[in-house]
Amino acid sequence: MGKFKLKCLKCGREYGQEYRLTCENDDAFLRAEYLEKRLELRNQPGIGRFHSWLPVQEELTTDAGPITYKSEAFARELGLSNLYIGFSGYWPERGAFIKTCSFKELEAHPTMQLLKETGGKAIVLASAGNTGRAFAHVSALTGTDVYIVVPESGASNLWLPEEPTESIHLISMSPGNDYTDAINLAGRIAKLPGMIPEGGARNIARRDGMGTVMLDAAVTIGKMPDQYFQAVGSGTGGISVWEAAMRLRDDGRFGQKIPKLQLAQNLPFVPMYNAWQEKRREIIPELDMKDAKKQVEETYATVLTNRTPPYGVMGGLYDALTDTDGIMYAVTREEAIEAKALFEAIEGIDILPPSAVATASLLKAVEAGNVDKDETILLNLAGGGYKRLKEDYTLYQIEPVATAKNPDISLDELNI
Ligand SMILES: Cc1ncc(COP(=O)(O)O)c(C=O)c1O
Repeated sequence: MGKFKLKCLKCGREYGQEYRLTCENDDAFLRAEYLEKRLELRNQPGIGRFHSWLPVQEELTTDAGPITYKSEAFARELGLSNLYIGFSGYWPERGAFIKTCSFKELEAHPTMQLLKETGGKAIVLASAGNTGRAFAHVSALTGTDVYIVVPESGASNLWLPEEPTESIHLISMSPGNDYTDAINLAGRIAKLPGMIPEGGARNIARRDGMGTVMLDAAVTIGKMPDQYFQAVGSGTGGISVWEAAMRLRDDGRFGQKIPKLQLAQNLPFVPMYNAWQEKRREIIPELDMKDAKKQVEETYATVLTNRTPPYGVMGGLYDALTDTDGIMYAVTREEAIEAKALFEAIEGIDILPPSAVATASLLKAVEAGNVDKDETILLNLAGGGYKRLKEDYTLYQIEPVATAKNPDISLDELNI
């Protein structure tokens, strides 16, 4: 018997269990509808616990998964009484074993499993760093081929906690190309025979994998949080927790109120923040990201720089913000660095730049009165524990098999 079906959010057309990114009638998102309406936790160490709402048949056995804990010291510093930290990274003392140090691994495990279960052999994706590392790691574990296109600024992020395998094909781009150029090149490679495009936010395995951060929080706290904080680049994480919250609401045991999304971008590159200030569904490039490439170069948290985020699409971030009466923040580099230092000193674990941006947005929210002191708040620290990981593991750099001068390069010339 089937475990889930896919449904188009616009026309309602239904599809079976396949690796499908788009509806044949329109461009709205597809969403998975699971047969199990109640979350039944499985006896697995990581993300596989949430098998009820992952679009895979076989339970995932990896120990990588999200963790949630109640903050004491940092919460006290902020004057909050119910602050929970969702941590995706490596922190064995707290039971966190994501060895590529970001929530992108929560996307990679179910995606690669769905690919395998639907007969796919090779997957193609673009990455600013963390996503590529996560998929490369799962490729090293499973032997499934992955083709990763990364801008030069992200190449140093492509390390692994094990020796890279031949199933990993890294294509680096020359300086001057950004994440969006990588997306464009990956889109062309994905059209080659035998290649499956990973799909970004359109990939339901990716969204529902990330949604486990909300599931873990609800199970740990006993209800959904009131407020949800995260830094966004494409916004996939925000969309994912919104969808997970709707499933929790329908389950009935975790409250009926969907958490308010409080999301942050990093100045100077803040297109979704700008559009949301005016409650606009469309991002207008000349207004919202003027001199985008220059802005991207100046951004501290580089993984938050996506020039074509799934913001206006039906089922995308604009809808998630609208539905939850959400708030967006624009955080400066200095605010992020200051928040990172404060958090690390108090909580005792290192966090990645996007998590620093999320932390800074919480500080801003407290100052602006956008949260009440006793509300239940979930701060999603989507990446961290890199320094901690280096104490336990040797890290290996992935070497590119090819370098692309630009996104329009001849694929014959690339020779991959
Ligand atoms: C640690 C971390 N946080 C946040 C983000 C932003 O996620 P998204 O692009 O899904 O909005 C990323 C993206 O790579 C990330 O690696």
